[in-house]
Amino acid sequence: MTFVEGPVTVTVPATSANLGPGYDSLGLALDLRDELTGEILTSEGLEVTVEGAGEGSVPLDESHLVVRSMRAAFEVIGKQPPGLRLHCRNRIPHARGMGSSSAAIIGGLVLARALVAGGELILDDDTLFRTAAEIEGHPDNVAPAFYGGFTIAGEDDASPTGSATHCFAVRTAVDPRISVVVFVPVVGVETKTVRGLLPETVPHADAAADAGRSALLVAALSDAPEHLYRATRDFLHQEYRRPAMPESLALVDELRADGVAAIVSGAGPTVLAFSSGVESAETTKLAARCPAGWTCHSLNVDIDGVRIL
Ligand SMILES: Nc1ncnc2c1ncn2[C@@H]1O[C@H](COP(=O)(O)OP(=O)(O)O)[C@@H](O)[C@H]1O
Ligand SMILES: N[C@@H](CCOP(=O)(O)O)C(=O)O
Repeated sequence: MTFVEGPVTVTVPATSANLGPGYDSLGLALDLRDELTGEILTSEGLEVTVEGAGEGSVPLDESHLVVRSMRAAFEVIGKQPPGLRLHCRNRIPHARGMGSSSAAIIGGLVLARALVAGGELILDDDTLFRTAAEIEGHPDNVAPAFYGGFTIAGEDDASPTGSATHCFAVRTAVDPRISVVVFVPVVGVETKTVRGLLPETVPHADAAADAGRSALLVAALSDAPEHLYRATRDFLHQEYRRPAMPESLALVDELRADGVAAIVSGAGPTVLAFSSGVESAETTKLAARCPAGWTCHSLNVDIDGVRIL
């Protein structure tokens, strides 16, 4: 196998996981993209540059998440490059619940695969998705970042022979009328930290209610947006995370009190409200609810997932 000469660029979308009741399983790709350009160098060394989100804060060495993911792909393919140059143009805010880490992982894996001629013959899509889920630790963001649109993902049951757990992802329809408005707070929270706030077990009644709402959400997103408000009620994670993001939960409460289908995006603290059409009167009205100092984006659903330019 040989490396590709010259730079290769991939773009990868932001994602919103959970969407209310779909904890660790539902995810939606959004049209806000990071762009990664990689090039194989014939001499040894690693050159990483970052502009935008994470500039000045993410490491620029082997511990950089895109580089780690690229190394994982080269490992599976069985060929590490002599040297590597990577430039990241990041638009997805970090640690805000908009899937920046999944974008970095999927982007890195796809970029590395594209830098090896015939790389997809060894690292096929299924293996790539499973590798990404393993690095991220949960599959709900990596699925829409890779496939685009709305995805349902999860882990298969453990094999009786004790072989490695495998993840699955199914992409399903999204009504073209649906768009979102996201409200991004100034200060972020690390996903790992707020996963630690969740209890080991939940009441059976909560689990039952949540299962009903997440099933309804699949139908609502597919062609019944009038049910989105009811379908976005969560019973498994948002309330437990309130102490780490009280302003976000307060905004969710306020929006829901006015009948808006609002949720915490991913592990938070971004708040996402479902809407219909980015330029609509509804999104303009929603944008006016943005708390002072926060950033608001009106976004379409991304249907492409990761792309090689
Ligand atoms: N593009 C990136 N390049 C390097 N590191 C990244 C990138 N995106 C995310 N990370 C790492 O992942 C962390 C955020 O991941 P996480 O806490 O899962 O939040 P989220 O994925 O919701 O933005 C960042 O603080 C940074 O360490
Ligand atoms: N299901 C996860 C989703 C984390 O998404 P992120 O965008 O915040 O990384 C969780 O709720 O912990």
